[in-house]
Amino acid sequence: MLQQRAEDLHERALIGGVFYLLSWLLVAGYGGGWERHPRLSAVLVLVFVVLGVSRVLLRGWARRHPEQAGLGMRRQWAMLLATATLWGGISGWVLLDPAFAGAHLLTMLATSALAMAFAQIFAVNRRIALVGTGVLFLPMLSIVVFTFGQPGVALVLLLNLAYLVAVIGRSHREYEGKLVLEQQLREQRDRFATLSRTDALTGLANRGHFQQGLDERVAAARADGSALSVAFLIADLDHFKSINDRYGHAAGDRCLREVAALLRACFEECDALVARLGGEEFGVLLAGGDAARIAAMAETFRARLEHAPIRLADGSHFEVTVSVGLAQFSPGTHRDSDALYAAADEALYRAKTSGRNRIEMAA
Ligand SMILES: Nc1nc2c(ncn2[C@@H]2O[C@H](COP(=O)(O)OP(=O)(O)OP(=O)(O)O)[C@@H](O)[C@H]2O)c(=O)[nH]1
Repeated sequence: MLQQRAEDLHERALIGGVFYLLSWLLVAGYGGGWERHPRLSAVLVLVFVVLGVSRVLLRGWARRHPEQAGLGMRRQWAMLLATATLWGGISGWVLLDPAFAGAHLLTMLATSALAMAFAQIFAVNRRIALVGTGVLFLPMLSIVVFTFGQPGVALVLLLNLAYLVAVIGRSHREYEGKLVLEQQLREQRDRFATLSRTDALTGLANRGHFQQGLDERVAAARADGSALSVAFLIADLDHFKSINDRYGHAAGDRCLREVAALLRACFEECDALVARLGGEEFGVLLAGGDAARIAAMAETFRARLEHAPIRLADGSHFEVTVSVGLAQFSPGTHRDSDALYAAADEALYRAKTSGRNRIEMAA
């Protein structure tokens, strides 16, 4: 949220400096400033250029240092307030100096326009917008009220000021609303992204996400066969249909969730991708070439499941066993991820046909 605010502020501050510079060039030109105060006029041009360029440079710095969003924002606000204060001072000087009479109307119009822009654009921070608008507008207003003695103009300016305050309030609320909405959209997008990768029953990765991981890891292993190795195991519960038939579908679901939790516990320390591939079939994708260690982990899983009965709410329980097919990626043997999948599947088939509740390695 802070970074978003910082980005918005730097974006909004980007071109405003040009208008201060143009306003001063017009006021100095039409008010004879260049003839009477050539040096000061030139210095003011230089200061507005420096302030305007600094805004742009600050935006670049903020992009390179997103971790310092708060500092970047403070600097940008300081720059903006310095510019507004400078213009407030210039407008006071010009309006009080009769020699600038030819540029008085122009100064008032420019000041009103700059104050309106400040109020609208920088209402992202209500307090600073009020201060900035105030330092821009109040010198002109007080001179018109106390020096010019033009009650009609003063009244219009007062109305203008009230309008600016209302604009700041409204723009601020709109901006905050927009930020909240954007945040909600981001959260929703992340939630949908997670859901699209997750199996609803077990909370494991789903088949689509698993397949993507398998494709990527096999491609990486093919590209750099010596550094990376991929092991893939398929675990399929034995006679799961009979569990559903005997204890009911809800008990079957509970069993699937417990198997998922056990799989996660057995493989969590090795950065494995654990997924439910469908029905009562699970997949585990592991990095690492130590086949014996991976087989030992699979054996631990198999044995723990065998000795951990699934307990039901009514106090009854049942045992479930698992058959596992394990395949180790080898660039010479497996053309792609489908070939590795087929190898693990073939090993699983052997585990099933040779009695179940066992682990078979692919040839
Ligand atoms: N409770 C529950 N059952 C499911 C779910 N998905 C699939 N099944 C059931 O899983 C069973 C799978 O049966 P089979 O493919 O015959 O496999 P099996 O009975 O485990 O036999 P083997 O794999 O040969 O040992 C079917 O009865 C499906 O209805 C699920 O999400 N929840």
